[in-house]
Amino acid sequence: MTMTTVSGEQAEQVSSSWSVGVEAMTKVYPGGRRALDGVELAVKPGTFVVLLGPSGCGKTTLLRCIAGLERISAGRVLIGGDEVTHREPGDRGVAMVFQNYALYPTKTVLENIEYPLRMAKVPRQARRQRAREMTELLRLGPVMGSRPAQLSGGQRQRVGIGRALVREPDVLLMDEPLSNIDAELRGELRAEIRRLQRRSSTTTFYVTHDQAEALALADRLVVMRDGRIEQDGPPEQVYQEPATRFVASFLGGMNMLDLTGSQAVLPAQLRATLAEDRLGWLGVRPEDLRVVARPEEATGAELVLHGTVEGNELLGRERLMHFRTQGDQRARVRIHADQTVPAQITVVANSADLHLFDTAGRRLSGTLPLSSGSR
Ligand SMILES: Nc1ncnc2c1ncn2[C@@H]1O[C@H](COP(=O)(O)OP(=O)(O)OP(=O)(O)O)[C@@H](O)[C@H]1O
Repeated sequence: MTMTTVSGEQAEQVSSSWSVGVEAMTKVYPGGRRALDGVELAVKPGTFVVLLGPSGCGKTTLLRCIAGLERISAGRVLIGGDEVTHREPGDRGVAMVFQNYALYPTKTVLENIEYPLRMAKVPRQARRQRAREMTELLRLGPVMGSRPAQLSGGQRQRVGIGRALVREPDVLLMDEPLSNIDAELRGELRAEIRRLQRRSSTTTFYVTHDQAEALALADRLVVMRDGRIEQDGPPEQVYQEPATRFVASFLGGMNMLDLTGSQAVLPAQLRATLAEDRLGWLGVRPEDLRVVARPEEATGAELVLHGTVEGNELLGRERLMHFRTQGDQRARVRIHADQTVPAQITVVANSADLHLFDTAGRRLSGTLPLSSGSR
């Protein structure tokens, strides 16, 4: 191992080139619930970070701790290179958008957006202009003079976003800002948030438990579980090379076949090259499996599963078929919605699309000789 000595000055440069630094952050709530457990993050300016994970994994807590709305039990928070661990929320250069953003009911859209600037004592002329620009940017021009009660849910949420952005914060924190908005508008607002963020280059943290939203928005995807970071990387990488069995199942619902009892399901070539005692799980995505009409057609395929169909879900153009393998394991395959399949099916996959995990659920990387270089 090579060691590099970093002088104090260099270390300073490294940390000040981050926009947000979270060091060994732990949060234990009164009563003993450990919501965060040693979280580490260093985020470059302008990055759109998505925090993804199941309910209760600590996403909101992490956001509130960065904002200073919760005191942390251990660790440090740095913003723009400065330690802000003990600073008040208002002195951290962060703005937060919540699920239900409270707007002033008696103020117009323009006045709502202008309000934070008024609080910050920005001169009247300048703050009017900035609020107007923000209103236009968010396509709220036509309703500028309306009051919140006259707006749709999506418009109200945009006013909330405008109010957070108008102060030009260094860091924008968003906690499931679109979860109360219907699907169609959500897609539109999602694109708008991304457009605004790119334009302003504001470092953004966005909490969601919606995997499609996470993949659509993230420059960097942080998957959390039980107060810890399970995987952190570009969304493509997290999707294509899930570091753990948990991430693989959570993001995209990968099938997981238990290999601890029998490894007969594995392609012989692969089985021969792996240390069998470490093998725990074989993962394959429903969209990487194909149904073959007759078992003979499976000859030469690298993974072959025979199973009994148990049910199906229509997804739109596609259908998710649930089946049970001969080894009595559950799996799903995606087919075209119009495709008909028999009750007894044979499904196949290429070895490039197989993911292996050890008995502890960690990815066995570099051990897929048949797929090297393809991922
Ligand atoms: N004020 C609090 N006091 C005690 N426990 C809390 C408090 N806030 C959150 N928790 C607990 O801490 C854990 C993490 O909660 P948090 O809200 O951060 O999760 P989350 O990932 O944002 O979940 P969700 O997606 O459901 O909002 C949960 O077990 C939760 O019950």
